[in-house]
Amino acid sequence: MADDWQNAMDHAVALARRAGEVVREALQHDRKVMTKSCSVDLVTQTDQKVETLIIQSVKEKFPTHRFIGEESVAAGEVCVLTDSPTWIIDPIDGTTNFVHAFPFVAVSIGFSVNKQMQFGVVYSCLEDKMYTARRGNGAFCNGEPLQVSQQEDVKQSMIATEFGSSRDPEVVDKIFSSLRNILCIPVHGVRGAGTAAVNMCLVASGCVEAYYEMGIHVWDVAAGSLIVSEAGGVLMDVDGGELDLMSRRIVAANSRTVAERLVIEIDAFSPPRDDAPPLKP
Ligand SMILES: O=P(O)(O)OC[C@@]1(O)O[C@H](CO)[C@@H](O)[C@@H]1O
Ligand SMILES: [Mg+2]
Ligand SMILES: [Mg+2]
Repeated sequence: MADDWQNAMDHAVALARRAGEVVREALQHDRKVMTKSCSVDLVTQTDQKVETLIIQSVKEKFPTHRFIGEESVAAGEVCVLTDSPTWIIDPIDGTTNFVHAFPFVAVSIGFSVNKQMQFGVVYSCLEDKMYTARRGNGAFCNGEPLQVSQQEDVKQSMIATEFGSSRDPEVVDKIFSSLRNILCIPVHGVRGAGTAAVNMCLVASGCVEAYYEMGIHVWDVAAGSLIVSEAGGVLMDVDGGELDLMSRRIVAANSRTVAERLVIEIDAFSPPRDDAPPLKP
């Protein structure tokens, strides 16, 4: 079975690269912007085209595999993680960046079996950085091994996070109170690339000590979670418990020490789970 997963991973890398070409080409033209759950939850035809490209190609090669894809779920597919081999796809992580040509846009492809990530591929396509990780085999960027930062003093740390796409004042208050608490630890700085997948690769690369966010989805972080852990990092829930990929909350850090220090300062909230049954009309 191990070889099967390696074949699948090689295919994921090739598809991420092809998807990246589509994204770069689309940036040369006007981008028609549509919205999903609210006016700041953006989607473009390129998101949909890239997801279709990836899923069709995987279906031809691995007909029994299942999928959780951001745009398929938006179109009504169920979002449930089973024990079956499952491709977890964010065709463009950082659609808002893509729309504004802000230069961090990633294709994220994770692969899970028995609800455990087996490989993760994040292609930061405007930087041409291909991040990969295979369970037990380490994490890499363009073939070079990745290692998280060794800095365990949170006061000497840089933290990544995002503001999210909710404009519900209660949610925004929680995001700002967490940010305020963390800034005032004090930490060296807070940054955000505008994509969860790239933020997690920055943790894996040792450029930031940690990334946390509430409101992300499984497709934003599935691939990145393995890239962080294979680079020596730790993952947990924002309440310090075990990471649950469907819970829409994550802390990814270089060490348990930094992660647990951040958890004290995070004003946690629980967005509706990715696998929650749809609300009845
Ligand atoms: O809809 P997209 O672009 O696939 O992803 C959403 C997202 O970019 O928004 C968040 C910013 O709040 C990121 O952390 C997350 O990855
Ligand atoms: Mg995303
Ligand atoms: Mg997306």
